[in-house]
Amino acid sequence: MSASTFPHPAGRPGRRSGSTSPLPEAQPLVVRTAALDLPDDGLTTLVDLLPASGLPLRAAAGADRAGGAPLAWVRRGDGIVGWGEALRVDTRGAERFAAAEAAWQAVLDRAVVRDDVRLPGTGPVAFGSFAFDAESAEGGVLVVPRVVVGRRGGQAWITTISATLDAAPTAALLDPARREPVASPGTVTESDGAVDATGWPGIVADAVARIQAGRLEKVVLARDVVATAEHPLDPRWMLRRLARAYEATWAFSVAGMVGATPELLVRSEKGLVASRVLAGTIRREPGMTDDDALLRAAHLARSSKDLEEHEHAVVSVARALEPFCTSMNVPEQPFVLHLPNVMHLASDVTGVLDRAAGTSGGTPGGPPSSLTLAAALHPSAAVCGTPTAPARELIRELEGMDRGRYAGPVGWMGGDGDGEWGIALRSARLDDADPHRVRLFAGCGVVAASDPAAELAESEAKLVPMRWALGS
Ligand SMILES: C=C(O[C@H]1C=CC=C(C(=O)O)[C@@H]1O)C(=O)O
Repeated sequence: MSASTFPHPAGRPGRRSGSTSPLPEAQPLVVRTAALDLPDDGLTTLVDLLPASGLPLRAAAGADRAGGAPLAWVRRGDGIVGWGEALRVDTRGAERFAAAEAAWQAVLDRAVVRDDVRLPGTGPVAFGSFAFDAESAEGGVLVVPRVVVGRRGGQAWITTISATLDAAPTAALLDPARREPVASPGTVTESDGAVDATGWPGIVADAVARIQAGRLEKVVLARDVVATAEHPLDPRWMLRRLARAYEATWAFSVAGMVGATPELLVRSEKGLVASRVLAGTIRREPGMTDDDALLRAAHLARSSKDLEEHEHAVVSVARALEPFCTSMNVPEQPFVLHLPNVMHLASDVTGVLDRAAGTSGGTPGGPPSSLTLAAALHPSAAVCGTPTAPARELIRELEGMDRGRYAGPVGWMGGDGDGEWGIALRSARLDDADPHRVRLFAGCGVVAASDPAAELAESEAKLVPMRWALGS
């Protein structure tokens, strides 16, 4: 296990201590949440408040205080956004979830909290993003912002998190004069990722042959594309476009991962747990009429190849959740989720959490946190395969790339352990070294009946949201 925390007390923004100690002896974090009168500007109400792009060279009014990349987890105008870094935890390897959880718990143990709103997402909040593969160079990241603004239904709030009492949670922190203008990426060009589009169907064909030979039942193979923008990339630009166009998804930005995922790995809230499982896809062409879309949806709902892909994913989620629940509801039939670019077979699995199924300080007992649940569910067969271990091995062997945090859990967690974790799909990784570059990802479930050319076309359809996000 390795974890390092990087405290940024007020007045020393942006400097990493580089300490590898699990937790520094630090002052307690002071967390204060107050109700906020937030005018409703629709789907982008929250993301429009983000003050800065996070690009290091573009300090503007308020950006010096904001620091760090924009943080967001929003859907249909609700959710949370955050900025600044009160604390950052970087973890690595197979213990990346447990190490992050332990670090978060240690922060909470010494936090001083005043929460006048008491809703999911108020009080202490950490945003997180974790690598798909334990062997990835990326590991996991938890970021505790300095400022969080949230909205749920008609109720909005603001939270400040700081080692001091200097930042009061008031609307003054949202002064538009503190915001850098949101910048367009300008012209965007694309180049091949690890494997070019002509080579990828051959990899899929190889996987189909292994499945037909009985080595495994399903594997999810992904590819990446590199996009280079004329101007430095501003995650807020992408978030706004995604939040508007992909309403049914969770638009996110966490430590350089930006996307709009339709797949919820797990939400835990007051003893209830839910997971939206997706697998099985049909494309939706631009300009397609609603009648044509319904015909396609009907085709998807009857496709034995897609139903098989879906069944694997549902079974993997249900099995992983079962030990944490006293009761569960696993739908017998999927429904069809309509998105602007694709339609998916979808199942909403729900359950009642066993209040003694978690661990507290390493000993059994207490409800499991949302991050514990996400770690147990990851990797589901929606992004890895069945059985899990051979599928992961095949991904390592065939894909020819490090997925990084694509297809890993992304989301947030509160002080009570409740939270929401999606799977980082329809997403991109901003290049830490070059603000003009970004890697876009898409993957497809492969079973014995898969057609490599059709999977390539499906992967193109799954790249549409991030290409749209980079558009103007
Ligand atoms: C792996 C991805 O999608 C997964 C989620 C929904 C449908 C999928 C499919 O039909 O293949 C994939 O399992 C991706 O978008 O990169």
